[in-house]
Amino acid sequence: MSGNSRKKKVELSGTLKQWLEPRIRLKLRHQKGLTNEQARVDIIKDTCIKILSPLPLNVFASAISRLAQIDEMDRLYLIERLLNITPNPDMVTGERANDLREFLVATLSPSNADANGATTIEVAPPLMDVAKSVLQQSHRDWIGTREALSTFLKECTAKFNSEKNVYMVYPHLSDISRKLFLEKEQRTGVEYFFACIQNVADSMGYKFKDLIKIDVPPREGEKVKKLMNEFFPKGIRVEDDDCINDPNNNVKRRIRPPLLRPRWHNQQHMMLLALQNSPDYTLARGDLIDAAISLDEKLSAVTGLPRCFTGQTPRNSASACLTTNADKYFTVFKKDPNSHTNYYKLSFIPNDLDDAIKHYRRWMNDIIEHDWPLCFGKPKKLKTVQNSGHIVMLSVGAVSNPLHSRCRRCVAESSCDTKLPACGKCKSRGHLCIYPFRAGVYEKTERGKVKCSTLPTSQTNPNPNPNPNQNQNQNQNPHQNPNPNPNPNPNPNQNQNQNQNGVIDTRPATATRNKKKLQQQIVEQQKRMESGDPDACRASLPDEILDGLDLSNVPKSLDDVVEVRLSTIPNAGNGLFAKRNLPIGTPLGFYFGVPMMEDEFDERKDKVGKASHYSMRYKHTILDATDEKGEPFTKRDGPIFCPFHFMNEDPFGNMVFLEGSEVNQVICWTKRDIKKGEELFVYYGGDVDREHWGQAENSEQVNCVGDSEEEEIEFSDENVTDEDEDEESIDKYEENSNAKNIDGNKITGKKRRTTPNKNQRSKKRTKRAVSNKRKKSQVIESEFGSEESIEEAAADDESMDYNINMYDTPPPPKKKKAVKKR
Ligand SMILES: C[S@@+](CC[C@H](N)C(=O)[O-])C[C@H]1O[C@@H](n2cnc3c(N)ncnc32)[C@H](O)[C@@H]1O
Repeated sequence: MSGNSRKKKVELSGTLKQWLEPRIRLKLRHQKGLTNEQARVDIIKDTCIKILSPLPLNVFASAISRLAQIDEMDRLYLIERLLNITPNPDMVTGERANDLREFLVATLSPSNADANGATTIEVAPPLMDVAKSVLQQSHRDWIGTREALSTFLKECTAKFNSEKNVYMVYPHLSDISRKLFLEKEQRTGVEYFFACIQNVADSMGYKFKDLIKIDVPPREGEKVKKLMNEFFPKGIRVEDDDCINDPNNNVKRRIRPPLLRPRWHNQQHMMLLALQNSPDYTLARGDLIDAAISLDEKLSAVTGLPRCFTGQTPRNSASACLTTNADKYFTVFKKDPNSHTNYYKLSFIPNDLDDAIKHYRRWMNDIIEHDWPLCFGKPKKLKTVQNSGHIVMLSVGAVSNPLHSRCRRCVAESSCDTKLPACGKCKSRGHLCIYPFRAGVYEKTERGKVKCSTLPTSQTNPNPNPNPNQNQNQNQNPHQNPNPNPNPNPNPNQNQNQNQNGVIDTRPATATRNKKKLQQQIVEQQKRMESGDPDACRASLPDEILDGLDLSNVPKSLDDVVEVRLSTIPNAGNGLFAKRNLPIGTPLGFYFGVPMMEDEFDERKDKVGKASHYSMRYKHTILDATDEKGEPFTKRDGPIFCPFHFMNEDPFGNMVFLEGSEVNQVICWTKRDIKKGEELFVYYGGDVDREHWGQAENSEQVNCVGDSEEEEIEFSDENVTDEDEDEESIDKYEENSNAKNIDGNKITGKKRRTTPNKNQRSKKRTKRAVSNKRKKSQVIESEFGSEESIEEAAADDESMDYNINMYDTPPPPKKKKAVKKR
């Protein structure tokens, strides 16, 4: 969006003023330093993006691009017209949203460019669908990607070429290279986006190369070719052939239609279903393969869907799926050490609250102990950094993507451990996990076995022994629950001291050789951290770095970090707020939920209380965050309290859900530096029904901190119109601007209006019917008999990489909702 500063003061009409002003106030409060005018421009842009975002990418991009070109008066006029359609264009869904969309598209239609002889990118129509699905489902860098992409496409003009049946995108390359290629972050976003498209396109049965084709005219020469080659991911190359006028260009391209498959219809899921229906969720490898194949055959016969295990040897493809175990849903083990038979077990116990709590506490404990010191610690002066001369078997070198960080408590899989036998204790050669910050060593014991242990820091070892060979080491085995204590121990020193077991450090003389290199790394790392480089790769930090950090202000529990109170979003209920400054890239915690299969959730919880509002989809499971009555766990003295359940949604939020390395682990990660007092927002994902949100009745207050049973519960049936509500809630917020912790506060709210979404229900019924083996076959038949229902489910198809999603289908209407009152 062009941020042209205009001196002229703009007169706003009454309606416009009424709509804009509270939003401007909110915006200014969140983004200090903005002028009124900038806030206004942003609000208009955000509103248009919200309205247009469900559209195919090309339409979206050209409309947004056009929006950037029109002047402020025209933008305001645009909003005025939107306000004629509905009083709250930024909140509307359903039919009226379509009206808004149509109006915007018509008004912001792309101008025809004279593109003769220009570089063109041909984008086949299906690419837009793929792109849309990527944009809707990708959570990792959704915003960055979308912004980068719109920066890119903003500089292009798109036109549909009916002869070729492609969209012609004319990029204005000089602008792009100035605006995009020079900005590394954005560029990464676009590359990532195209990489996603490539994956998704492949999984949908398209050939990516058929979807997009670049044509650089000869006069643009090598420079442009190089630029385009750099820009697009592998697989898209500007070939020499494309530089000349290829007569085949005029031939209508045939694009394979996508395979229509429901989300659950894949090999991993078949395996999961087979295991789920077995005693103890366990089967021998051969039996599991047989069970999954037979399930696949049955479902295929009933639904007409293609088989998941294909080819002449389906057993081989099933076997490969088990070996890959890409989603880590299975744990392999041997019942009898002397037998060759491998057994497979589900990596989690479905629908088991205690088990889920146990995992959650362990993960939280690890984050607080291992990650927070490095995230929140402040660099000390360099001279205080000590190197005690230990070997650090790190795969040094940036691992900037936290998802690919490797555990430092065991040696990274891809490094030196391949030469070593498995750890004598944990039987592992190392594993991936989200706790990348611990340096670890393997050492050979006298018996030739290998032990993994963490390096001591100067804190854990106040009198460091200058002779590393006589250094005592701690033994910490992540696989044997390093700290079974359910209360996270915020003091790493304490914990480590407890774990000392007197294992002798037998690290050889290579320590001295590594010392210099290590010191260099530490200095470089420190410099990057001091310069505020957000990409300073924490993953490569050895323990010694801890010595260079001032850890006095490191939080000790979630209570030091976040608090729950009334959200700044009108009628959204409670929200989560930062209690202190939070640095970018910090894992704050996990979204707690009891994992269960989707059909199980649909059967037990779907219509129960608010279960659908708080549950989250994780790959093949649903994480259910509510008790048996469908009430969220909001009580301190309840079985579990997870403050991240209170995080509200904003697609441009400051938090992101990331997959952890363990199954069902959803990390709540800061996407940027967050200031104390800011509300934390996250994007819930594409598959969420938001229809009932933001309505007057939705601002119900839930007790969470320090609630007691004695408190009086009252019901409120106030009715406030949408328009009143907006102003009113913002004013209410302003009154409370020293927003208090809800602890001890009297806040009232309104009843939530809930309307079940029929479409979504029928979709879920369809999925449930197939995935639930226990159900009778005629049910499956009736649900999957029609092609329509299969297509409906297919519309839900997701790339497995991007499906952490809030699983939000409104529960059936309830008569009254409790509202806290003192
Ligand atoms: C996971 S809960 C978030 C916590 C919730 N606000 C509360 O007080 O319990 C999700 C629910 O919060 C509300 N919500 C979240 N984001 C919202 C938004 N941007 N606007 C309105 N309501 C929102 C919706 O009712 C949604 O079903």
